[in-house]
Amino acid sequence: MRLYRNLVFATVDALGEIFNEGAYADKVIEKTLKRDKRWGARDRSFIAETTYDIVRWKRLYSEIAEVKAPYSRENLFRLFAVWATLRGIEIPTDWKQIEPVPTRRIKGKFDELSKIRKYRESVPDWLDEMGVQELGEETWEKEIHALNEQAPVILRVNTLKTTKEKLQQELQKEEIETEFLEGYPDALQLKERKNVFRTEAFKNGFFEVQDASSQLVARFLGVEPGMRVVDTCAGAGGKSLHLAALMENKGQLIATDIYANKLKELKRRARRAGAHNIEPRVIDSSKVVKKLYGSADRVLIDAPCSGLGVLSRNPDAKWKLQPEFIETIKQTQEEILKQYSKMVKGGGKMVYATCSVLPSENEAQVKKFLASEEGKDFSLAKDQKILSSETGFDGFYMALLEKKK
Ligand SMILES: C[S@@+](CC[C@H](N)C(=O)[O-])C[C@H]1O[C@@H](n2cnc3c(N)ncnc32)[C@H](O)[C@@H]1O
Repeated sequence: MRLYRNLVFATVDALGEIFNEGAYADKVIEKTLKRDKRWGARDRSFIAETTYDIVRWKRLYSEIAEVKAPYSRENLFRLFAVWATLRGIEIPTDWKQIEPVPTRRIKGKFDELSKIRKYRESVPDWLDEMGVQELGEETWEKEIHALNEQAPVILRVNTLKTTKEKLQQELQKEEIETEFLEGYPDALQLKERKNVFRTEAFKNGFFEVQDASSQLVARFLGVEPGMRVVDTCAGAGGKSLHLAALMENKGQLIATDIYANKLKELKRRARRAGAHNIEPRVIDSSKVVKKLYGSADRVLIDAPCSGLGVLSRNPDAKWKLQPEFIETIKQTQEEILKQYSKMVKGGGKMVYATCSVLPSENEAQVKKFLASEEGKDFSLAKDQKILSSETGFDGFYMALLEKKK
């Protein structure tokens, strides 16, 4: 692989913003890619993938390069040199920003540090300890390894507008090859990474990008056309759009969230998808929730969580997450379950889901809810724990709870 100076410099600039200014990797990359209109698809993917890679391996590479935060520009170039060396990529010797690369020392340190999990898998001490405590040594080891793999690109066909077969053909015309995924009725997996957002098929609302595990959640709720459904933590609407498609645009789908800007994005996506039965409502007071008590056939709680199941797509969460945040979010989950479950009518059903692999955010929350006053009329119909190490997709959890008639 030949390295291009301007692409490497852009990558190093992006890393500086992410590591030193606490900026979000996806936002920084989005901004960086706009810097030069002449960059083609390969250039853009070099910047995005290299930045994500170095973010993912930040601890390991910092240890190898013997550098620490805040990272000077020189040190960021050192991290880049580690990335390149471990991939067998040569750095041109006339690049004066990068000092001569000690190839043998880098490889030697890599071998030595790879014996210790927290370095090998590049995670903070607290996270490694929490992972072992929650999942046990063996499962955590496999899970964090899988979560460090680059996530595949999965599409969810929008059945309000097309079919999986037709979408596959449409994408083929735009030189995007896909395959079906057994066990995921609405999914198409890209055979090769490409920017799908520029396709006509996307502009026409024929698909959304949505991980395969996440695509199982809406189906778990067992919605039917004509029902009254509440998606309580709808965000920008990934699952609302899927629910609307499963409801064939018939019935009422109320999508709530505490953030108006997320619901605004949901509206935009719903328009593109041709989803007409979604009614966004901002939760700006407890009245909004109370008004819905006892009224829904189905309620989805896609709860805010640690996001530890989606580290493959969001590696900088390893550095931004704090154990205190996880404790606080667990309290929110408990509270949300108690309050929003009141929206379910007698005989109705509810799904509690997270994109976390920690039992304390998943099974333990459901157990606690069922033992509480608010949960006394509910029973657990089924639950599913999805590990990235077992499926190759995001880590998720979902529980289907039924309310007495
Ligand atoms: C896991 S995300 C939802 C993702 C979304 N359902 C999707 O499929 O794209 C959790 C969402 O819960 C929202 N949230 C956080 N606290 C909340 C609360 N108390 N009530 C409702 N929503 C909340 C967050 O703003 C966030 O959008």
